[in-house]
Amino acid sequence: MRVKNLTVMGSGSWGTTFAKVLADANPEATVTLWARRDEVAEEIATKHTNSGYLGDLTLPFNITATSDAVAALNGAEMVVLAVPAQTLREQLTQWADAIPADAVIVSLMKGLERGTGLRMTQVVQEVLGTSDDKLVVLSGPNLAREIAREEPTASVVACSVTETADAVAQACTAAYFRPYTNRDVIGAEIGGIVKNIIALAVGMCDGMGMGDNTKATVITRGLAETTRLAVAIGGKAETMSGLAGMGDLVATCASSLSRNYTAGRLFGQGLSMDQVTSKMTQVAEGVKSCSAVLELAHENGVDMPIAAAASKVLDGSVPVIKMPKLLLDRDLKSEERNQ
Ligand SMILES: NC(=O)C1=CN([C@@H]2O[C@H](COP(=O)(O)OP(=O)(O)OC[C@H]3O[C@@H](n4cnc5c(N)ncnc54)[C@H](O)[C@@H]3O)[C@@H](O)[C@H]2O)C=CC1
Ligand SMILES: O=C(CO)COP(=O)(O)O
Repeated sequence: MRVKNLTVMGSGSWGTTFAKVLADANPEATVTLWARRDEVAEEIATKHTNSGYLGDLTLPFNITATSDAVAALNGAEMVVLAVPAQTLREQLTQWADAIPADAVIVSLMKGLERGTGLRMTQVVQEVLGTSDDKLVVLSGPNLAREIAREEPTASVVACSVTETADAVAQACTAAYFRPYTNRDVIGAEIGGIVKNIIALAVGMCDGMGMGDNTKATVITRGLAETTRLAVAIGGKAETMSGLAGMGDLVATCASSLSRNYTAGRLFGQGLSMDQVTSKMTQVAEGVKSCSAVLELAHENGVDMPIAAAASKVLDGSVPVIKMPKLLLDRDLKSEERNQ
């Protein structure tokens, strides 16, 4: 995709880092970042830093920033969405008239809407009426800070229409960032949503002092329940073995850079929801998506014991110390046929 105007809505950790990827991939293009706060837009536009999220990292000079959403969206050929999942509907409703009708919409978000159980691309379709050929998900093992440092990373660009996926992949290929295409939008989104919840559960176990056997067990069985959900709602099992499934799950569950893993650790150390929330300055999507994921699973007859156990810790109905018992006191099952 030969693009001149790319816009990223959301100047947090990932929005800013992905703007850098786009700017590095398209040195001739202008990448416009929309920031909610005037001072963040001002800092990015004048100092080429976003110190609140990325320290002293200097951003490419073809990134510009504004807190005026209409100005940010003017003439955009590609609109990248990078706000917390639960705020997307409200934001999009405000932006709808300013989003060019022919723009490709790319979602970076890894949350499920509470109350509706909709994935982010479904929210986009409801609010903007975007057709499938213009709707893309980018998801994978993409810890923003590592990509900002230009450490080699791969990701998945998913769109049901191959040509669009190819074009977006082209537009975000940088020396340190390699996208693979996939037509499985549902699988790519579910992989990103559920791994946050599994990372919360792994963090809880780590916070309680458990070791690597426990971690490997929760990761592996977490992937099994993620796959069950993805397949039940129309995603592909193969996607779960790829970057947007296993890849992201491993990166998130292994990394202290992950906000979900970190929040889980704090719960594991016995902190309450209020105490954890007060320590978090960035979004940990799994905390809010967990109940919505369980509702979606229930509607589709899918068993998700790890997410269910994490949810009980999150809502305070079970003390974290009792979580392992919830996972172990279950009927024995065969590992075959992904039960
Ligand atoms: N940080 C990462 O490494 C990655 C994050 N993601 C996903 O990208 C999405 C965005 O994450 P981050 O940029 O990391 O989050 P963040 O917490 O760093 O930044 C969120 C951005 O949204 C803005 N925001 C906060 N509340 C808002 C509201 N009520 N209305 C509008 N804007 C609001 C903030 O000002 C900030 O600019 C999430 O869904 C996350 O799961 C995906 C891959 C990697
Ligand atoms: O999605 C991510 C890595 O791929 C980032 O994970 P956290 O949101 O838990 O930081």
